[in-house]
Amino acid sequence: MAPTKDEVMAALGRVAIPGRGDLAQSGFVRALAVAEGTVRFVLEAASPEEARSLEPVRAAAEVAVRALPGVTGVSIVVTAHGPATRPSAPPASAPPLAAPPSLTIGRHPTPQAGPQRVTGVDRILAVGSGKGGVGKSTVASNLAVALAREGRRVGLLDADIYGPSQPRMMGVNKRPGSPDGKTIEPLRAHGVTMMSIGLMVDPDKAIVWRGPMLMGALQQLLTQVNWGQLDVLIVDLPPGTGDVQLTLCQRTHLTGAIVVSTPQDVALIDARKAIDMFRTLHTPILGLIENMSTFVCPNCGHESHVFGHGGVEAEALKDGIPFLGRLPIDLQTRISGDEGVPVAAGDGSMAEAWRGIAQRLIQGGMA
Ligand SMILES: Nc1ncnc2c1ncn2[C@@H]1O[C@H](COP(=O)(O)OP(=O)(O)OP(=O)(O)O)[C@@H](O)[C@H]1O
Repeated sequence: MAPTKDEVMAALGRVAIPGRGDLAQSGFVRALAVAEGTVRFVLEAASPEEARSLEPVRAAAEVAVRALPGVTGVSIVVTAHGPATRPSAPPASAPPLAAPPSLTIGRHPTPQAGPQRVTGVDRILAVGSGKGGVGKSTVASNLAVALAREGRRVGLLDADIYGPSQPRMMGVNKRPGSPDGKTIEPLRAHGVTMMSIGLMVDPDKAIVWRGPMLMGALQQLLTQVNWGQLDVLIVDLPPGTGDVQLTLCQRTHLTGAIVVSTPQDVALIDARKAIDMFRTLHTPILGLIENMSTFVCPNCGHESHVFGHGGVEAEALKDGIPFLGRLPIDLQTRISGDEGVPVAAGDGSMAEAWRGIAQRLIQGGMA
């Protein structure tokens, strides 16, 4: 099984930085993500010189993380604040830096007075999770489609900059156009207006941007995309509590956040951190969703609680947060997501479950 982020951080705690203690507590580590055995993070240095001096630390960190059980791949990128000059010959082991995408997405943020509204958009709902892989993007796409089927004007912004999955889940792969070279025309799928950073960059290249670039890209996706008139814009956040979440909560008038978790303890621990982050940033938490809560064998009907049972509802009760519903592990949900037609777009019990959650949000005035 892949290691948890805490286990990765513990390994990084064993990597010494001469004169500065260890890597875990150095403050260099940003955007740590573990997905299907691959560990990715950024070492963000204060200057290009410092970034170059971190190369031996990067190499040692790679060895330490690769030694963890369950790790199949490691990607560590060193970036710097300030104008970085590329070394003339990057080390062979260094992953390539992503070229800034065209259409001017990926720039530093422009100053703004305070949290702003997105023109034409009545409500913005962020869908977040503490841990990766718990089904946050699945929830965002199905919720968007279910709300659109209820007659709402819905937008879906895939802000999961490090792992944009909405193009695949919504079945779109066309590059958005920009007739005037300033605004970006979003795409439409299953009744939803959508935009993803994944549509603007080479899908086979990892996006390697440091904090300010991420913030600038998010700001552009909110303000430069021609969203039109929307009742609700759903924002699929990256997992965790990083720069994108901070930027969205602090710079945008959010209606609130929905937090997705599985009932598993390691997921709940991280979900609590996400809840705590939204509270600290004064973003209302509109509800928790328990995903992968149970598995019913299609052959014998036996029900198993693969990731535990009831943990998310208990957490919601304890924290006084609405519990929006639980969704089982469902083969059709996975297949539909992979095929680009969210299960909420079809018929059957899962589409019904999504309809129920969508109606609850509409009745509550949240969508
Ligand atoms: N209820 C479910 N039943 C079956 N498969 C599911 C369910 N929810 C999500 N999945 C599958 O699990 C995988 C991970 O889901 P998803 O990409 O939505 O998670 P995530 O939390 O957004 O991940 P990431 O952290 O990478 O952004 C996908 O293949 C998805 O189809």
